[in-house]
Amino acid sequence: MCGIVGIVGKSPVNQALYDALTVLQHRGQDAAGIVTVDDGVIHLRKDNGLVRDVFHTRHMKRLTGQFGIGHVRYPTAGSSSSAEAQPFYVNSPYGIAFAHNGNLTNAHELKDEVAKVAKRHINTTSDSELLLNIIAHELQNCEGLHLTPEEVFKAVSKVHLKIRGAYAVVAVIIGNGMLAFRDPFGIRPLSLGKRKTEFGDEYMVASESVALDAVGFTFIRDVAPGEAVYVTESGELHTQQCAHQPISAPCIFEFVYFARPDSFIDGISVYASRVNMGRKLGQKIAKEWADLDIDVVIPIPETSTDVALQIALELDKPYRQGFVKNRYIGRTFIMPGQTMRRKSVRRKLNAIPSEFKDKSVLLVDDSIVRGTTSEQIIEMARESGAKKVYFASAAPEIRFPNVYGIDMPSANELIAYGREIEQISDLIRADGLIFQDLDDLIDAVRELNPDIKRFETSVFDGNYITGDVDNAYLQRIDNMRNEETKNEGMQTELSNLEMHNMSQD
Ligand SMILES: O=P(O)(O)OC[C@H]1O[C@H](OP(=O)(O)OP(=O)(O)O)[C@H](O)[C@@H]1O
Ligand SMILES: NC(=O)CC[C@H](N)C(=O)O
Ligand SMILES: [Mg+2]
Repeated sequence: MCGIVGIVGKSPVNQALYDALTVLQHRGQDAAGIVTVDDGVIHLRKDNGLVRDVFHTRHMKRLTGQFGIGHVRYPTAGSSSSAEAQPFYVNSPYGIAFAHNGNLTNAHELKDEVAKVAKRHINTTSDSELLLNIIAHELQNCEGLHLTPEEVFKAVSKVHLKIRGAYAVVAVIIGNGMLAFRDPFGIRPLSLGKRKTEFGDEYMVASESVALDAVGFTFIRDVAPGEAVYVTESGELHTQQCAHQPISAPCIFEFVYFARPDSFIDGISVYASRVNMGRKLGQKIAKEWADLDIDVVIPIPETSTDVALQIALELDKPYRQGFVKNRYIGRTFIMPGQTMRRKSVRRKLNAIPSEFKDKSVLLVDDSIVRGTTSEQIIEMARESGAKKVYFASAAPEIRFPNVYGIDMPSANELIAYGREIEQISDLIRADGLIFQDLDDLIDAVRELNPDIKRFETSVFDGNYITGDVDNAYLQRIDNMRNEETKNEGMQTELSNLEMHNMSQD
């Protein structure tokens, strides 16, 4: 998952973009970038690393202008090379910088078309660079030097017809304005906010509403699936639905794991949805494990804490923080390689033995994906003297790859793939393992906004909402992105062809 942000302000936006990216850091830890526009000139700084490491004072000073966008990256296509850090830039038409959260499922076909029809060269393997060039090609057809909102929306409508997959995007178009839009299923989130100033209204879009809160913008609403938002450089807001048949189907994994609990996505509090997940799973545990001797409920920090507390309340058992999280280690699941992920679990979490000694513990996590965390955590609980270790997952078994912006390209790497619950339990060496039912997960989220009729749930049921994901595609992403390919260093380091003005020190 990546995080995107864009602001059209009335005063310099560099600090607000930086601050917004720091609260979106949980969506991508690999690379970060900011583009600002000042008097028709683009300033870019991007590199691999966390926000705090990529931007130093000297970079911030150079990011002048009242208008800009930012990105934190968690790669799902291409390589981890800094050349694929975002925003991307093309100089024609107008000069456009662009950031994307999501993943295109027809990138392979589009690459050919972009080369042959649009005569545009794509130098990286990033689907985002491709998407930028498709937008640029559509805008190229507009007449005049100044884009009208109608022209911009027409271009977005054409883009929707060409591309498939998940995308929430933001772009700055020099001399014109900021454009943001969301795919017709609204798989990836995007919210819109506003701040009143004495010089007029400022507008902001961000992947999560928490970014608006953090920099003092008021949440207006979610950008609707298929909708585009265009804010002119002078600060006029225009919005329009640009998809033919938009259907709201937000990714349910945002609620399970990705988003921060203090965000609202499509009218749903992420926190409240996790409390509901805890309630549903707690009820299932009470019913199916009525005879179990659970002494204490312990979360696996950090995402599962809200779920675990609610399970403890349902079961009427004590809730204890038996693991301490090292606040300087990021999220392990979104780290780029399995070796790093494995090592990081023990660096990140440490047990408090007194909470485990001679007790039957119920460990709770939001999800089990590769099993990296659960296996090691159960071992730690046993080393700390636990008598029995039961394990509960707030999400159902994950058996299918994700193709919409979560880097799980290979079914074979998923611990639940081709396995029954008992086999998974044996592998992670639990004394008992229980998963949330998919219907309960959906209800837990949906009851907070019944207007949403369905969610993107493919990792659990293999039902890919865009309807274009077949075995050939799954095989291709598996070959390109599985751990073995990554370890063999098949993904080449690319050189950055973009503006070098600020990518160096
Ligand atoms: O089965 P796995 O492949 O290990 O993946 C699942 C784990 O990864 C995530 O934690 P992460 O450390 O990324 O972040 P968190 O601190 O937000 O829980 C998630 O919360 C699970 O704990
Ligand atoms: N997780 C994401 O949103 C990834 C965006 C884009 N596909 C990339 O790999 O850079
Ligand atoms: Mg976790």
